[in-house]
Amino acid sequence: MGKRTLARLTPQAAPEGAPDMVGSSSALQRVRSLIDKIAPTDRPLLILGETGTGKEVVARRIHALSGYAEGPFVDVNCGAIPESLVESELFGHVKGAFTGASAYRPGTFSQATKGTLFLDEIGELPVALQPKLLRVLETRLFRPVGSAEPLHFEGRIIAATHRDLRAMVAEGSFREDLYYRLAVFTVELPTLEQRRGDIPDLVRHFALRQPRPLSFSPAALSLLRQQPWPGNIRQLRNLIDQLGVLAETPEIGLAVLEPFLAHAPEPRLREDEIAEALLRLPGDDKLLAAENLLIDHALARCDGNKSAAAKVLGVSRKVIERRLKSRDAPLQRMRDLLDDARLLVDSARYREAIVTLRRCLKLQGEGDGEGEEEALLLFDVYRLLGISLRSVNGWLCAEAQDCYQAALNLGRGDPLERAHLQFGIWGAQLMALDLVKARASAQDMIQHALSQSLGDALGDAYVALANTLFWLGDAEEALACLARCQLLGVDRTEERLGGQGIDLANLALTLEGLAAFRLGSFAQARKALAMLVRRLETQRFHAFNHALTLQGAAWLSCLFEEREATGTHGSALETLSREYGFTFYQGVGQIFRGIHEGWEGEPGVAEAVIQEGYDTLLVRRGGRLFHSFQAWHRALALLAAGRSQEALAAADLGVEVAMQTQDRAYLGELLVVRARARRALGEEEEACQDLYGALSTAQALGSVAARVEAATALAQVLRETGRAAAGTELLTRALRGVALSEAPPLVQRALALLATDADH
Ligand SMILES: Nc1ncnc2c1ncn2[C@@H]1O[C@H](COP(=O)(O)OP(=O)(O)OP(=O)(O)O)[C@@H](O)[C@H]1O
Repeated sequence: MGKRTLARLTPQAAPEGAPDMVGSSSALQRVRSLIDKIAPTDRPLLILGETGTGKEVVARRIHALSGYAEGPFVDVNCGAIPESLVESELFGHVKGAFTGASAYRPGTFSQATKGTLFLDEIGELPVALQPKLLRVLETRLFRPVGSAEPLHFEGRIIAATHRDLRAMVAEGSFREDLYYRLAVFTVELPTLEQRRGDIPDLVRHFALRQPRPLSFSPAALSLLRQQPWPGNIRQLRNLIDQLGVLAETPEIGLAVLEPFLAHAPEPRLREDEIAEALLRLPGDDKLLAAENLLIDHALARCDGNKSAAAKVLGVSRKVIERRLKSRDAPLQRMRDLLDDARLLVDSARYREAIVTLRRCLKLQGEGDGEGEEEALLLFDVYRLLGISLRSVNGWLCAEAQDCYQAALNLGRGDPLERAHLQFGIWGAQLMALDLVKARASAQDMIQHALSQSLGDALGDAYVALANTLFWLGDAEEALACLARCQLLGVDRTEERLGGQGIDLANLALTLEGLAAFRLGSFAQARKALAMLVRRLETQRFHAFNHALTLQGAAWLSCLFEEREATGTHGSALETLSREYGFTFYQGVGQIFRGIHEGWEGEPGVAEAVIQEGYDTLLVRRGGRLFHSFQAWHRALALLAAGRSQEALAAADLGVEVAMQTQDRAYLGELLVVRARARRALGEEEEACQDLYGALSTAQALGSVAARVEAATALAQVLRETGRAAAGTELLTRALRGVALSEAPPLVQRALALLATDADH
């Protein structure tokens, strides 16, 4: 929105004034449904998306649908105000506050009172002003420049940016606390290329708004669908506007369209864009970084020939040699900094370590980057930076992953340290639900541990593989993995710390319980649960291991529908994780607390709690694991709340994600709940198909639990449609071989249905 400079006022925008959001792609539908949910709240909101994707449209729509619609929509572009004026522009100033302040002037916060303040290009907000905005978000108070009296802000803040704010947080140019305050809800807009299916509708929409309405031939529409759209919807709209004025005829076929595409300006890099990109180079000294980049690039283009590179750069060969030589001196400095960083990491002062290690990396950019010693130093720099970043930003911190990978790519380092790095990479892949990569990483870890005879790392590796296989739906192989590292049937006192300091014994008990439950070995699963609970009561674990153990206890209690225990363990997990900053596990705990709320008769609350736990705690950190599990329980809660259409949507999305990611852990259960939602909506036939699908999926995956669930639901349908005998037979077959001792309620429900069949 470089088009605006200062704030603009729109006096009112009633709901009917909500701007059009054309498009029916699933990506846009998701955005729309998110908007509908978020709009009525008064919480801040962050809209992310490339230029021209419709961030302002979304902001206006949210305003129009919100409780603030009667108030003004004030739109301010933080990037377009000179830095020295931003504060008075936002907060206003009193008379005499500075030279030229001849009268009181209200700022945009005052103008937007009882309305919506849209802070566009929030990434450009000067660092010095960020604490002031944070203060408004925390206290709702702000002070005009030169005034001692705080004023109250009664509106809602919506921020937007095309920048990667999380990267800005990581590099320190955007405050983390402000980021989390703004991003209470985040709407991420797809690019036009991610929703090409919407192009024909958008074209028609803009075509009708021309002075002489245009019509497009199917071939022209198809060509438009194939174009690159770096400027997104704005670029498309501009093209249609041009056609509206300049095309010879309003019937737009290929012949009319093509010349306009050919004349579309080539996307060229402007100087300010080049400069912006250079300013994002790592390190403090951007001038030096830019110079190094140019020299390295010229050398790479000339296959390392210095004379040729000098020619490309328009300097003498001597200049290049001098600059390259001056990069050697940093090696000693790098050693010194690395020593400092080691001490900082050892004393858990990770934030300071990050700063020191980044300085090291900057020096590396100045060395010639080839010597063996430098490579060894770099291995440690990347390794320690990865560890520090992960400790501050969580497991899924993308930059930490890049550091681990960079260290591994150097092909150096101690084997045990390399094993640790592999484990870090695997953990992040698993949490991001990148199961195929996670399986390959776990297999690499086993290989590496075996070839280097690393005992501790081997335990980690097998548990990692068992964990991945569980999510891939292979419960049997997961148990075999645990057996291979002697971690099956762990008893009360057994201890097994892996190379990462993770308590493998408790993790193995959790996995054993889950896999056994899936395979219908309910007694084994119950024993694992009981053991986890006893260990929680009798052993003292490090906080992280305590969290992992609580997770296992809550999860297994949930499968056995032990209501009280699910709530207790879930809440304990949530509290502990909040205290220690294990955001991901806090989200997991919240999901179990939500499930418990549902059982307590509050399904609407349950759904909201589960969704918030997943969306804001797991997903915010980049995690996607547990998608199928939470989708299954959200859909169940929605069904219980009588919101069948939403239940269907939640289950549908769950199935879609499960299919995409090969997360088959709860696929059968998801198909069953989807079928139940369809039945509630009267879609009997589709429901039946889903149930047969669920049954065969469960059978293919060897999931006894899902098989019994599916067969029970199907028997119910058959009974209600006059085919009770077929239902009885199907259910009897599904229950064949299922051990009844310690069986969970889902089996009891199947038996109860059979018993009523027998009565009939
Ligand atoms: N879903 C939509 N349906 C119809 N028109 C749209 C839609 N989304 C965006 N537009 C139109 O595309 C143009 C760009 O939208 P908008 O200004 O909201 O984008 P933006 O992401 O805020 O861009 P920038 O970051 O460059 O400021 C506007 O003309 C807007 O009306």
